[in-house]
Amino acid sequence: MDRPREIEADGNSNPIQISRLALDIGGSLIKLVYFSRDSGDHEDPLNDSVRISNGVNGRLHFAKCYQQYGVVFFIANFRAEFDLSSTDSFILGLACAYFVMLRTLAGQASFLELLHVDNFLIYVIFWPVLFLAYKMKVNSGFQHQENPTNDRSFIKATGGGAYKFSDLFKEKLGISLEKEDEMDCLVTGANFLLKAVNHEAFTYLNGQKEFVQIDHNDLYPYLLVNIGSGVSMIKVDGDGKFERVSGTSVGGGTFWGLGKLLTKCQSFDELLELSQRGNNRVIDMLVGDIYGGMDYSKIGLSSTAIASSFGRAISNSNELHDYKPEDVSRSLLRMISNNIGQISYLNALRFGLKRIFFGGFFTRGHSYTMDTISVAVHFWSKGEAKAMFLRHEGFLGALGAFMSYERHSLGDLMVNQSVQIPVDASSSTDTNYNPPERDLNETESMQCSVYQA
Ligand SMILES: Nc1ncnc2c1ncn2[C@@H]1O[C@H](COP(=O)(O)OP(=O)(O)O)[C@@H](O)[C@H]1O
Ligand SMILES: CC(C)(COP(=O)(O)O)[C@@H](O)C(=O)NCCC(=O)O
Repeated sequence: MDRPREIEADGNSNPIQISRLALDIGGSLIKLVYFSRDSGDHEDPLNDSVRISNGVNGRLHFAKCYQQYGVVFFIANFRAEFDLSSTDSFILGLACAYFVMLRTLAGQASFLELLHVDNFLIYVIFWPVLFLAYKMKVNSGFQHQENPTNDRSFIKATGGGAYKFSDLFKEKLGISLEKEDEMDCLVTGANFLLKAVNHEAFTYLNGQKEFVQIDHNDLYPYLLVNIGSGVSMIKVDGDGKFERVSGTSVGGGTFWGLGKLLTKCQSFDELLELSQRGNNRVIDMLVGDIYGGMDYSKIGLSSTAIASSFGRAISNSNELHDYKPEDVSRSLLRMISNNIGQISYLNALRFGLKRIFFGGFFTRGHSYTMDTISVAVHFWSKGEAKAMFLRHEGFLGALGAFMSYERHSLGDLMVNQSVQIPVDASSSTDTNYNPPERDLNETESMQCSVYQA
């Protein structure tokens, strides 16, 4: 069997060798997972456990790209990593500023049409992908194919965009997207993280984050709820054994879309930030509003429970501008999180599942979102079912697509199953241990090994 190409060093002193890249092009965001070989100079002493004799050591990187401002984000993140000179960055930065300015001034197409909008946009939106693909080609040398029928200029991709942009990638960028089924990838990614990464899953209730030790022999069955633009609910019974049992169109896209319309927010982060300062009682109709301040204890509803989300807005002559965007955002977040928590619980109940893992970028490690989902699951299941969250929540699909290289074409490869996110060794068994506070939703990497089976 051929040695995987990424094992062949390129012989120059390139600090980062991107050898493999997978994409999840979703309804809202593009997620990337890629592997870079270690140069060997900066080994992490905390991660000796991941090194194996015949392995290729390196880092698994996680990154996401906002479709709109992807380029700016990636330049900021990759400048140091790829050793871009300041002139390169300046030129790229100018190009971005130009693009953003055009979009803003032109209010979309008219100017852009003059610039052949399809070419322009595809290069701008997928610039990070192009850049990584280029690095990957240089490092593995696979742009010089002697046998053109043996086309290895491909990237594993999942999500709707793998279909939507397939021709565009091929035509404009010369890269084939090898499509992997989205549900398959979500499950593969979740199983991998749950088994291989310490401190991956945690519960979040009443502001308390508690890491869960996963017993590999007692992981299945579980319900995986992926909250992306929409929501998929998947009953997972083992590796590759799963069934998508339900879904709802009221998901992350709904929060972001409705929130944008109602609050005029310009970014998802801004909307989340607003929700933190808001008070949903201003807009939501509570049980107490209907029952004269009293609980409806006979059916287990306290006076402070929400009887009708946004229901207060009907009972006075207020217009949208009379409400604070903070309060609107808070009500919306609560309504959507509650609803997802409740539907998740009902599906867990349907199949007798006690554990529900939530993935997808909607949660964004945001405490109020996680708390609301947890409370909903706790309330409806009377404490029987448990909501758990994943640190790499938004990367399940991309990770699954990445792992599918193992099964196909580039040789039999496996990712070491004992990846550890670097933590202080003294606290590694403490379930209350909080890894250093950083935004795991931006770029992150973990030490790992890839080896030939
Ligand atoms: N920076 C962001 N920009 C837009 N949406 C975001 C952002 N961060 C989190 N989200 C939320 O995550 C959702 C997308 O989640 P994701 O798992 O990436 O799904 P998809 O695969 O459909 O893109 C969005 O609809 C939004 O609710
Ligand atoms: C179609 C999708 C699988 C696409 O995944 P996404 O990009 O939202 O992560 C998802 O949006 C979904 O499951 N929507 C819910 C559709 C339904 O069951 O009603």
